[in-house]
Amino acid sequence: MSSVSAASTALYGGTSGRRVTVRDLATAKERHEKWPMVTAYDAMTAKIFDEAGIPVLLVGDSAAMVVYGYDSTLPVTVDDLIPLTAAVVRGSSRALVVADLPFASYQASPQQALEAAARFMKEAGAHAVKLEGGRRVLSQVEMLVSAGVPVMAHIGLTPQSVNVLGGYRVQGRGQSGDELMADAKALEHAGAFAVVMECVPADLAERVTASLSIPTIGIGAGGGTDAQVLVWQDLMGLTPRPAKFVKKYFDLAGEMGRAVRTYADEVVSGAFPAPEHSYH
Ligand SMILES: Nc1nc(=O)c2c([nH]1)NC[C@@H]1CN(c3ccc(C(=O)N[C@@H](CCC(=O)O)C(=O)O)cc3)CN21
Ligand SMILES: CC(C)C(=O)C(=O)O
Ligand SMILES: [Mg+2]
Repeated sequence: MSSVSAASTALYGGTSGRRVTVRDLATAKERHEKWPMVTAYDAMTAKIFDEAGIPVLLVGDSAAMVVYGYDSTLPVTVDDLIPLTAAVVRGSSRALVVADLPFASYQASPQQALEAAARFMKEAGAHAVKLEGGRRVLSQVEMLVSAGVPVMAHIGLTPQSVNVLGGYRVQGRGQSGDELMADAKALEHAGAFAVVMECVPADLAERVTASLSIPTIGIGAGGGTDAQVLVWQDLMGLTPRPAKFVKKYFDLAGEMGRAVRTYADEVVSGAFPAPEHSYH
């Protein structure tokens, strides 16, 4: 585990070679160990995050926006996401790989949810699935759990409902905080192994975290959750206008722009390729 940074825990960088399991995540909560999750959509970035000790990789339906160039997550399909998920599984060896069930692949019925989850597990090797919604998707969560599929829930800002929510905005302020708390408890009772809370007030996320025995994963939910998740293009500085909850850890867009301009200049000037890049 030499490539893992100093702040290592039993979970973050610590399962000595084998894949992280949902049971490891439950244990981490008991130990009050915080852990990081990032998205991944291809084998090479998955390998980098895996070797850095990230215990959970999410193949998000955010691929619709950051991979496929749509302006919402709605257009992406199971067929679009399966090859990306398979690549992330192939690129990783330690991380638990969670596949996001895309819009309209699970809402219709528990049977539809199991069919979609089964495709991610059989065709891509995903270890768990994530779906959006609270009490309205309980029958789906129960079906998946009874079939042996670990389910990560996702409440608060649920981007697949952007046309009902009226935009990507904070959820759970005031009265609706009680609804969010009730959703979280119902999802835990239905057997979800973790719950993502997106764009909710920090104090609410902290109260939900204290009320649940399963891990909570925050994105724009403050520092009181058990784990955090970010879209990797956001934290690496590839996203043009990231949300307020994003911290930019690198200027990848700037660095890549500089590098490709230098390459282009050297092709034009004849400086590249040099003799050492040529076969003799
Ligand atoms: N690159 C990327 N990162 C994400 O985190 C992400 C996606 N894509 N696609 C799917 C959803 C959409 N998400 C978003 C997108 C935008 C905001 C945003 O700009 N929010 C405003 C607050 C608006 C308000 O509350 O009025 C912000 O300024 O933070 C939030 C979440 C999160 N998810
Ligand atoms: C931002 C995370 C939670 C997500 O659902 C996604 O990347 O699709
Ligand atoms: Mg998603």
